[in-house]
Amino acid sequence: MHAGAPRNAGTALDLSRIRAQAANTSAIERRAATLPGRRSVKKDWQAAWLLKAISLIDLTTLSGDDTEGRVRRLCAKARQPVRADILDALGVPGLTTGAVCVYHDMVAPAVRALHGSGIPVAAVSTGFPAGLSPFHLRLAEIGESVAAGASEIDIVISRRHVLTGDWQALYDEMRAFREACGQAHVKAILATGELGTLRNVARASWVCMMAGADFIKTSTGKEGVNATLPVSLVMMRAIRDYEAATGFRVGYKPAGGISKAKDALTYLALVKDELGDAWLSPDLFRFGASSLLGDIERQLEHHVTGRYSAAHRHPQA
Ligand SMILES: O=C[C@H](O)COP(=O)(O)O
Repeated sequence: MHAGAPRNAGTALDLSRIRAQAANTSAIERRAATLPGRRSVKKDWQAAWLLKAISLIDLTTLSGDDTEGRVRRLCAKARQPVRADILDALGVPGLTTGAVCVYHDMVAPAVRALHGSGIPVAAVSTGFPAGLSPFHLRLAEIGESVAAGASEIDIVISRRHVLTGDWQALYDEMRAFREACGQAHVKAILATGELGTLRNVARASWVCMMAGADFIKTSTGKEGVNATLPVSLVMMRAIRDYEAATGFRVGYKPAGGISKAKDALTYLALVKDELGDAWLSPDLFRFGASSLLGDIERQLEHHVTGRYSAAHRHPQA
């Protein structure tokens, strides 16, 4: 991640800036509602954009019934996300997903299965998804996942720190998580569906960035509401403002419920509009998704062959 670019080192906690964050909910919702219909990604370029989307997926399995076999199949999919003849026809033989994302116990099998591919393994950590296990165990969990070979750690924040406005506690927690990650890059999951307001989303985004998050991520995929376009607008604008204030570029990861190719195109158009082309890279943008790849593969197959195949022909794992 961030090849060549400096990591976000964070800043001191600036409470006046946190408190100054506002979010005009109705304006944000109006803008978000116009996005899906827009043709920012032209038809002829859709295949190229879908290939780009694949390179930005954290291909994910986070289920209580995950097995090594499922994770091995997922990793094979990460190495070769689309049928070889389709990729050859599109002229991108070596395409892979951005990463594979799993629970701690599946890190070592994933690292083995991805050996030599250069594809990073991300672990969800810190008592995922609720983040309510003892703090020292959450820190230890990060250390164990890094030791097992995860080079990216997706942490969950304590939602109560946001809901009670305890920004210092959130900052200290995030700093400690970042430190426990060492060289591994850290994505801060805000669980936006549980934060109550878009203003809280903006404030939590800022606190996590000030505390050194490499990425901010919407959701675990387990909340009642996961990634949405309004939340994405708020988080992307926080990232843009943070870069303007500090010079550090923080990545963005919408996650949970993004399963259709057309939704991925909407997100990419939004990234381009709000953050610019620099963010259209795995260093600065990922989709957290378990079933998006299957739909993209189906659309690419249609693009190349003129035919759709049944969804069950594109299993994820
Ligand atoms: O971070 C990834 C999410 O857990 C995936 O959610 P999803 O299964 O709705 O795609």
